[in-house]
Amino acid sequence: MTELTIAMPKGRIFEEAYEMLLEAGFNLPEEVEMSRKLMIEIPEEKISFILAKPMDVPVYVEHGVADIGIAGKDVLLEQRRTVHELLDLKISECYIASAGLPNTTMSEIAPRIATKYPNIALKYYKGIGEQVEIIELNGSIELAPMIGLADRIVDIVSTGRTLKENGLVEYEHIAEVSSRLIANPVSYRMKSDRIQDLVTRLKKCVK
Ligand SMILES: Nc1ncnc2c1ncn2[C@@H]1O[C@H](COP(=O)(O)OP(=O)(O)OP(=O)(O)O)[C@@H](O)[C@H]1O
Ligand SMILES: O=P(O)(O)OC[C@H]1O[C@H](OP(=O)(O)OP(=O)(O)O)[C@H](O)[C@@H]1O
Repeated sequence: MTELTIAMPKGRIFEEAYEMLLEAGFNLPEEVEMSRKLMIEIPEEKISFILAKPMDVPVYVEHGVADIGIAGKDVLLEQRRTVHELLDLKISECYIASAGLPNTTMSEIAPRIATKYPNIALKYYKGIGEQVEIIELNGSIELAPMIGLADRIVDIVSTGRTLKENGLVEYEHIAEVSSRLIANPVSYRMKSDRIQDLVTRLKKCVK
């Protein structure tokens, strides 16, 4: 059996993805003790997991240090890396939306958009004919309209609780997001049997 290296985000996606792998019949420990270890090896299955930041998963896969990755569609849309998207796992579902203070219109000249998704935001506003200035932030994006840093934010919405608790309303629904199984194009050819087996087994567990 050939070795398979899988890059996974450490946070939300990990638990759901791990659960799916267990359900797909992979011989993994039922519980993974979340330590500070960034690499988990499962010799019985010849699988190694690399635990990464969500935005870094496609980087590992594109460079081939991971054969397979699990990444949010938000990350894939933002980065456009050379990887194959093999399967929609339909986990960690959410969406990307624009939001702002209620009953406000955007400034007529170069409205400011705060986001951690500059490419998605630029493409969206270009598509609707708006020339915007992007203000890139790394988190707590919802602060930006409240403190006068931006007219709108472009961010992930899941339950809508963060928007609500910060007095913001949603304006435009931009893209649906769920986690995808991705592969390095060379690994996909060289390890096709193993990767195909993984896809077939996971496909049966997609809800
Ligand atoms: N409410 C949510 N907020 C953020 N990401 C979400 C949410 N719901 C689902 N996701 C998905 O989960 C991914 C984030 O995964 P994860 O939880 O591992 O990261 P995080 O811990 O939020 O990120 P970071 O390490 O950058 O703080 C996103 O790319 C997105 O696809
Ligand atoms: O609709 P909700 O269920 O409230 O979820 C959406 C929030 O969750 C994410 O933030 P995260 O918790 O990742 O923190 P961050 O501010 O560091 O990005 C996202 O950026 C929103 O702020």
